[in-house]
Amino acid sequence: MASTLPQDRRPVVISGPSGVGKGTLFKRLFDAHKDCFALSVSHTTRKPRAGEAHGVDYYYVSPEEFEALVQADGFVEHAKFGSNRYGTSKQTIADQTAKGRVVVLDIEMEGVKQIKKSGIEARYVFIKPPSFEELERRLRGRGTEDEESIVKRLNQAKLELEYADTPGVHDIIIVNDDVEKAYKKLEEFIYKPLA
Ligand SMILES: Nc1ncnc2c1ncn2[C@@H]1O[C@H](COP(=O)(O)OP(=O)(O)OP(=O)(O)O)[C@@H](O)[C@H]1O
Repeated sequence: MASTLPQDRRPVVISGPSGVGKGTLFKRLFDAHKDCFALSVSHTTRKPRAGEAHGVDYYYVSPEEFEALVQADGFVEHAKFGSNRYGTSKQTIADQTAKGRVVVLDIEMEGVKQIKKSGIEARYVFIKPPSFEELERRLRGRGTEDEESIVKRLNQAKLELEYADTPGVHDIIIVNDDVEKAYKKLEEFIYKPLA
């Protein structure tokens, strides 16, 4: 498919359990359609890790700056994980949209609920593993997580999969079995012509 923008310019919210392959799928989308999409960069109060850059991986802010943005209703969604706060700012989405890009949000379940509540226009994609066992295999196979983190992510995955079973939450549920097929479904959904 050519490097054209989809007709439907609403932000695309991609969620699904950790390790299911969200990052793999949206990276393919960005590579296949240069300059059409922008991954929304979140704000966080956590410190940058080696190799991470401000404005690329996250916008790193102080707890005070984060709280000020919350008070100013500057986030479409925000959450706390451990002792750190994370959020997607309205300004970030507006800036990317103004550049003519379709914004892709990689967000976990609580964030999805908040965005849905906010009334913001968006499309919702859920990426599902072929099975729970396969999800665990991928998470372990990626080699980025210690045992505690794997257990935490798998427990969270159960909740995410349950939520995704609620009718009407997502516009499409894509099973990421064969990555090629899953990608085609994602691309087809995003590029579906407006009725
Ligand atoms: N269809 C697939 N079949 C087999 N392996 C896959 C498939 N899709 C992705 N993977 C592999 O599964 C692992 C997890 O994928 P990825 O990092 O994209 O997940 P993620 O959903 O973005 O996770 P997180 O939310 O933790 O960032 C990676 O090692 C990736 O190469």
